[in-house]
Amino acid sequence: MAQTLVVKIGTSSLTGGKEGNLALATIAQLVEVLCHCRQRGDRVVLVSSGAVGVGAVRLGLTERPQQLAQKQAVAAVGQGHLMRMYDDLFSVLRQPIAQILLTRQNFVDRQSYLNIYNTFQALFELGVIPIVNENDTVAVDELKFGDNDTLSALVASLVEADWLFLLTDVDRLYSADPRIDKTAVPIERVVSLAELTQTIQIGAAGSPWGTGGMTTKIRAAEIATEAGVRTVITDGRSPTNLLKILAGEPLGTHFEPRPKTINARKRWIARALIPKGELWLDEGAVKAITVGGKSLLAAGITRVAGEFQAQDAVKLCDPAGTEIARGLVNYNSEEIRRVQGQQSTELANILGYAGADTIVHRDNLVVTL
Ligand SMILES: Nc1ncnc2c1ncn2[C@@H]1O[C@H](COP(=O)(O)OP(=O)(O)O)[C@@H](O)[C@H]1O
Ligand SMILES: N[C@@H](CCC(=O)OP(=O)(O)O)C(=O)O
Repeated sequence: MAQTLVVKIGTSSLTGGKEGNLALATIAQLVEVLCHCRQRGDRVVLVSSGAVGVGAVRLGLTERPQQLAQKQAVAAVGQGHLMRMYDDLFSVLRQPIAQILLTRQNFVDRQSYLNIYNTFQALFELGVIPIVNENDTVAVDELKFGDNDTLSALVASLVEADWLFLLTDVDRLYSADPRIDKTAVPIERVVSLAELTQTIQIGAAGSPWGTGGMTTKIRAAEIATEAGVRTVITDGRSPTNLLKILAGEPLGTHFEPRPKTINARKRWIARALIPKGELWLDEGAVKAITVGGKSLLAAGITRVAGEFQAQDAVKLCDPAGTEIARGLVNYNSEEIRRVQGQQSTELANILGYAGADTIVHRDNLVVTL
């Protein structure tokens, strides 16, 4: 049966050697594998890093640029170069590709989020392989994914993929960074991410060009598996592994998909939006939301942190400050400070106008525990 595959390849797999030149053989093999999947009917998205790394090599830089403006300039050089190479290789196999450059803001804005969804669907129907990267040249620091692991997970959730492959320069996740700890134990299957993060050590990026190391890959696995996407971390230097994994071979680290309990809009609220503040709740409100599936009322709010507007996303926290849910607020932060702890019947009196009875309606509320 045709499946939807999102494949993310990191800079560490795209480049090789001391000079950081493009790993042509690896990339060519990946192109062949993706074309093969496409030809048998799968929908394929490639999320490719490398704009900064490739741009730096093109410009003869020996280190990853640190300043934002420099990174943006170098990415602008590298992205074009990268796409030219992909187009050349995919064209040999007569496979059309498309470039999709996204920013964090594109995911926050509901209309543009839906537009991106429609564009992906149209490209799939045309038989095109979209190649996605962050639009590094325009993204500002506060509104950056910063790493393509997270971007690829949000894309996988958006297109409701069956698989997300995170191709990197290690064959799988280990109990500790295998470059540093030679006793590190390989992990083949992850059912509970909460248990995993308590038992393993996650080190930084393996190469000076990689960005997030395993931390961002595990966060990506969390977003994707919650959306019902099976996620696999595997070695990018052997792209044929992808086909072997799809055929059932036990390669890489598999993160089991969780049952899809929330709809696409709620996934957008929980993962694509950036929370602008926090509402701390008393025990009664926590129970009403997590067990009772109820809306959040003003009476259960004990503290309001941050400044935000009505319809912004906020975190809902238990009395210890731990996030338990996210939701869209019906009032701004200043109004909620005035009504916190009060009965809903008092809201209109206090605020001077009749608004919603709830602070966060259950249709706009997602438990994230
Ligand atoms: N627990 C771990 N298991 C495996 N690799 C780890 C772990 N902790 C840190 N790493 C490092 O993460 C690196 C991969 O991340 P990164 O360099 O960001 O790659 P990419 O460019 O593919 O995103 C590996 O080379 C490895 O050294
Ligand atoms: N958008 C950046 C990618 C950042 C990134 O996530 O890199 P990597 O850790 O190598 O996947 C670029 O194209 O250089």
